[in-house]
Amino acid sequence: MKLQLALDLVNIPDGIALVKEVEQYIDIVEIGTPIVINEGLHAVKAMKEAFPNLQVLADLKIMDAGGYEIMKAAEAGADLVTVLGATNDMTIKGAVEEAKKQNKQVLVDMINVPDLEKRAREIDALGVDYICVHTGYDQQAAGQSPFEDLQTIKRAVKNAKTAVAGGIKLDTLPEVIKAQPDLVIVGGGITGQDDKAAVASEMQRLVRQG
Ligand SMILES: O=C(CO)[C@H](O)[C@H](O)COP(=O)(O)O
Repeated sequence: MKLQLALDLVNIPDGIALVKEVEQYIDIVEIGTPIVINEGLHAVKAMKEAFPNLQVLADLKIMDAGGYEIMKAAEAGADLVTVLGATNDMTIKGAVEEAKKQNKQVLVDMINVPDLEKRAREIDALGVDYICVHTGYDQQAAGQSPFEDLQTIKRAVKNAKTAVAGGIKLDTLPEVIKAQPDLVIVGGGITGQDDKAAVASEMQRLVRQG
């Protein structure tokens, strides 16, 4: 099981400073969608240059032109790129084909997919690397969490690895770990804490212990 730190509400220098505090406790650093909107793929390039030993995920939430957008993220140095599960199979296939060419990985974000189990089975057959359940910020504000959805995809997915994101904190991490995802994605649960290194270190301990 791996731990991914999601950076969403910071600029590039603040993001790099934040990762310096926790780099030894995380496996993957995510350049979140808001950063890509604000800064472009330069943020991915800057993070990879600053931390060549960490994997960098570009949270592009690709909805169309899968092959082209994966290619651009790969050029910037991304190791993993997100595609939306709500899009069509052609876009996902294009993304997977390009990612394989570039030796990169595709993580499919299932945010707002209505029939999660059915769509997870379909996407699992397309050769993606990860299928991720995700309760977005707007849904979190309405009191939702991704824990039941994680159990649903654990039943449905046979080939891809599974991932979970959306409001995970130190006190809810043990419940997440019980469902045995391959990747746990944490944003505010680390970035919003006073002692980020202490929280990330404890999260890494729990995740490694599985
Ligand atoms: O992709 C995202 C928002 O769209 C976030 O990166 C993801 O939800 C993790 O952040 P948090 O733990 O703060 O919810």
